[in-house]
Amino acid sequence: MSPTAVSASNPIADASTLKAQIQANGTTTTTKSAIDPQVLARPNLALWVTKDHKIYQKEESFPTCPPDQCIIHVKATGICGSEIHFWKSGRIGDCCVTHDIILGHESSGQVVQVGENVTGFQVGDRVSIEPGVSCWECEQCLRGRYNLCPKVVFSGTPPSDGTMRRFVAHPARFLHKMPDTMTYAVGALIEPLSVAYNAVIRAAPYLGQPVLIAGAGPIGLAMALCARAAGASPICITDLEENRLAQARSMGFEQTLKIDLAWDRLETAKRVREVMGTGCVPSLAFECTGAESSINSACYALEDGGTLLQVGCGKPDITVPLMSLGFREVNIITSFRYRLSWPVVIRLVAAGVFGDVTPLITHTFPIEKTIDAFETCADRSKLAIKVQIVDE
Ligand SMILES: NC(=O)c1ccc[n+]([C@@H]2O[C@H](COP(=O)([O-])OP(=O)(O)OC[C@H]3O[C@@H](n4cnc5c(N)ncnc54)[C@H](O)[C@@H]3O)[C@@H](O)[C@H]2O)c1
Ligand SMILES: OC[C@H](O)C(O)[C@@H](O)CO
Repeated sequence: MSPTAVSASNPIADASTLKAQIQANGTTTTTKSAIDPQVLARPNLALWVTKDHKIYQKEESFPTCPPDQCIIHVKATGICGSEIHFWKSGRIGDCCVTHDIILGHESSGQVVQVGENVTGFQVGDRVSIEPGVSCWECEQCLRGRYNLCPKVVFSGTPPSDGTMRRFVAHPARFLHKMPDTMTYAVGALIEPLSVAYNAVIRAAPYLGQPVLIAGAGPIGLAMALCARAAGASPICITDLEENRLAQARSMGFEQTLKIDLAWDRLETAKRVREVMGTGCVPSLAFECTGAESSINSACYALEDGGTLLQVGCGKPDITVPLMSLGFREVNIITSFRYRLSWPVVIRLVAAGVFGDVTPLITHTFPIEKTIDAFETCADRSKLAIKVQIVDE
């Protein structure tokens, strides 16, 4: 079906049925700019993953709008490595795909309907979606560490459905307006940049601090942009893949090291220090691979008294030289998702503080080609970094 074709199963085929739908949902709407009824009539294509490692696209009905939520026409969504894990392995750690769910948590879009209790949003607003909907009642939420909420409903993470669909309802509290100058593609990068921002806030690099970034995937590269903006210098980036390091260099990170897995951790650590330059030893490492060998190498590359900031996710049990780290007073800090990051990251991106973030996006597919987008993302020979799905 063409993107603009009217679907028989979509109840919103023109402006009058939209009005009827809104009334039926018990919601009100304020019109900032009218949404083209042809757009609302498009099929609500969603990308599903099954517990037996299949992905498929299926049209679902137009969402109803709960009173505290808005309906978003999703205009851009990035594919995250975690989605490839849910597809190929059916799990990340203890989080398992037990039934078919809709994937997606890196999205931006336009408000097309506003719930009756919502203030501060209008139809037509351009928003970036914060995917972790926390309860705001538990101890962690009340303390402000809402990324640790045990009852969080995280888009596209089992058992919750995600944003990889044309139209999705999302709580207004977790929608963030984007400036008119920000494209939807960049609005969908606020999520991975928020992961990096949270890690930078946790580690607090100082001006001129030598930093190692292990892994040049989307998270490692976002990390590099954030660490540089926070003053880290020099920055050495490692990866197994030359194309990812070439991307890092094209973004201005000249000190890169292609890792050979035949090197032991001491050899890798020595080479990291060599690449950083004379007299420069990393005192902070952002580990963005989750690979045991990379974590170990980072531990040995760090100067005594340094800090390992673990961002990458890997096996549930990973061996690190804890006693050796203890004798050297090396700190280990973890960082999980993000909190209170969207407004500031949107502001920093809009102000150009990170430089150009768009080189992170290497491939773009229309929503109808979402399966192709996933296959491209999973196939390392395609040299993708961030693959996005868009719907104009
Ligand atoms: N802490 C969080 O909140 C959070 C949020 C999002 C993602 N993550 C995790 O961050 C990690 C990075 O995400 P991504 O999307 O960039 O993944 P990715 O798989 O695209 O990138 C990881 C990179 O690490 C490289 N790599 C693997 N083993 C290596 C080694 N031994 N030495 C050097 N490089 C090595 C790979 O070649 C790849 O380029 C993943 O583990 C992901 O699960 C964590
Ligand atoms: O950026 C957020 C991460 O991708 C998620 O935590 C994911 O790994 C599982 O939900």
